[in-house]
Amino acid sequence: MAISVQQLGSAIPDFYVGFKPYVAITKAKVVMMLVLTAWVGVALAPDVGRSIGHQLMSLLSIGLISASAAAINHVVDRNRDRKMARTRHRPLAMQQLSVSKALIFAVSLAVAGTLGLLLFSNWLCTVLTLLALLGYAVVYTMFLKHMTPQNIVIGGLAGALPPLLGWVSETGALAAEPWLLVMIIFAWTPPHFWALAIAREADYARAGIPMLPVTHGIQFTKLCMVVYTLLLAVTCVLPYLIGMVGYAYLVAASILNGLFIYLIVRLYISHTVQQAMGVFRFSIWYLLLLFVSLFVDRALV
Ligand code: HEM
Ligand SMILES: CC(C)=CCC/C(C)=C/CC/C(C)=C/COP(=O)(O)OP(=O)(O)O
Repeated sequence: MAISVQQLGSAIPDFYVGFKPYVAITKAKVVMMLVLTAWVGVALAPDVGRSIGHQLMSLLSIGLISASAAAINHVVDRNRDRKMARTRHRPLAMQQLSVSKALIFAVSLAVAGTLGLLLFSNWLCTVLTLLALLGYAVVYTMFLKHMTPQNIVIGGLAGALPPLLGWVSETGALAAEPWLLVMIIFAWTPPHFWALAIAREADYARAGIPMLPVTHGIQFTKLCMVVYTLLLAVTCVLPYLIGMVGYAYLVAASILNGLFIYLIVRLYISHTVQQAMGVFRFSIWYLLLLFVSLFVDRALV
């Protein structure tokens, strides 16, 4: 059957409109950042002679499994998302996408990612990546998030794992070095998220989610952010101290940590929540630039 140009023209936007909710539930920007941190794990691992094709397929697979975890998070949280201004427009909260379609999509992503890792990487990387999926989609989303204000500290481990996943995708074995990068993201997560939670405290309180600003107040949360940011700055020096990276990284990390500490201390003493969203946005640039500096540093060696 012949398809006219007009029919084809109207089918493309229809296809795009139909696909948009699926893209939205993958938390694509977060997944891109996760893949970047995994890529740094690949770049810093010892050269074992793997092809670029295998490396890229491994990273794509880690991205697919992360996107699957994000999609499951949207399914599990759909009712709570409806109660929060920030999340009420999400496809599952708005019932633009059915639970069954979202689940089929999430399982397809996870299966594709698992096969990709088994084919192009190794079983240890596959198991660890699936554990990260379970850590985020099940342990954090289904339990911790609704049980304890330490939810994001403990659950943060899943999101911090990609540098280790990238390293293991290369070598097939665990090592101390990538754990330092995991520790950096682990210490970064509380100031990253609590900045947003301070700005959206009323939203979380309305949805009955026990985030730290809701249960322990904004000033105590800011104090915890100061502590984690100082811990983050110390952790950032460790890769340099063990000779894993060089001066270029150290200079970039020092500037970024100086700025982060300045912004967090300013937020702490301001007694307002106005600057919280600024800190949240900075935290994303911080992680992006820190991990890019690891690449640059490696390229200079
Ligand atoms: C338990 C750990 C984490 C929590 C609770 C958390 C929470 C959040 C929240 C609530 C947002 C706002 C999303 C929105 O506006 O709808 C966000 C944004 C973001 N997060 Fe996190 N995050 C965590 C870990 C991470 C990790 C490990 C990374 C990357 C390595 C990351 C990267 C990002 C990025 C890039 C954004 C901006 C997304 C955008 O602009 O669409 N987050 N995070
Ligand atoms: C395989 C692997 C590496 C898995 C990690 C998966 C992943 C997507 C981690 C990101 C963490 C994140 C965005 C948490 C926010 O969840 P939230 O429910 O608190 O935020 P929300 O209210 O915006 O949904």
